[in-house]
Amino acid sequence: MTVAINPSISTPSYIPPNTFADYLSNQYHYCLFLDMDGTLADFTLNPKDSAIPNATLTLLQKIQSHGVNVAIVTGRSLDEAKKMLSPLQLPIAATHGLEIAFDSKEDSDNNSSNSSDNISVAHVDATELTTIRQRIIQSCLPYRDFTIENKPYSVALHYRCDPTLADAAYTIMSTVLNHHSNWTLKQGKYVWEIMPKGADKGTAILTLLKNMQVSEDLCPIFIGDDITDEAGFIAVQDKNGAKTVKTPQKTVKGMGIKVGDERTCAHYYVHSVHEVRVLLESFLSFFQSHLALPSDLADAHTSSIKNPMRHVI
Ligand SMILES: O=P(O)(O)OC[C@H]1O[C@H](O[C@H]2O[C@H](CO)[C@@H](O)[C@H](O)[C@H]2O)[C@H](O)[C@@H](O)[C@@H]1O
Repeated sequence: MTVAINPSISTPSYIPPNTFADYLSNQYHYCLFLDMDGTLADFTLNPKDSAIPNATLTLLQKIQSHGVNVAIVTGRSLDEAKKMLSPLQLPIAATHGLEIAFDSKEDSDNNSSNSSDNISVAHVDATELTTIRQRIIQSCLPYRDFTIENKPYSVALHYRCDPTLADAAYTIMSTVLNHHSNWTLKQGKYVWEIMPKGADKGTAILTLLKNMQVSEDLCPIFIGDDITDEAGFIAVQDKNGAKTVKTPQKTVKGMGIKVGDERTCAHYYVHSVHEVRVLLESFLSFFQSHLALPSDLADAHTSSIKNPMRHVI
């Protein structure tokens, strides 16, 4: 299999996570978009066993309480994502953007939507999904160590329990896909997933942004670890990206932060889930220190930091 090299892939800069506050400016309204697995939650062999630490949930709740828009952008189904975040309630773009739960009363006009729950779900052919599931189950019968994850709008085939099954997993999924032209194959860490065409995390972030009630200049930040997160990095780093969905805010170039040192389009990276937590603590400290200071002192503080807004190129 040939993997196309994206020309926008460059060498990201490491952000020492405990100094993240130094990268921020009080001139901007930050929105935080977060991936879940590999970013907020460490990996586990079985997807059902993974959890976001309570300390991280508390941190997100505190960040939210400072008026920062925080949203989740995940490959998990909406139900699974809600369980992992409970009791915290956040806007969630789930199944790579196929299911979006907004927190405001406004609905997206991108997909058909269930306005009473403020949830937007793309149309998925249920009969075709059932056929895809059956084909995958049938093809996996000779193998013991695959985990098939049935989601409401997609099917994922995991091979983390036996990484030597990588080629077999790709062969099974690409063969099944040959029968379903409106569906696509997404690659993740030790997983291949078949889902309807048309959704990606970049589009999901822009859809969430459009629904956020912020009046000031907007600086979106997205943190993620996987191949599917690349579309999200591109969306937040492209200051014209938000215009494609006509966001009402003036959007500045945002920050993509990759978890891990693999090749990426993100401009920044940290090493691990632990470092994401440290970075979020520093992010929170930025808002706490600005809340504690009168606004003129807060402005002076911002202009005196070593390298303010050095990410805005
Ligand atoms: O977009 P994310 O929030 O990162 O979700 C991506 C996929 O995460 C889950 O799979 C991954 O985590 C599992 C649990 O640690 C691990 O066993 C698996 O190998 C990883 O690929 C989830 O099961 C998928 O549905 C998500 O698409």
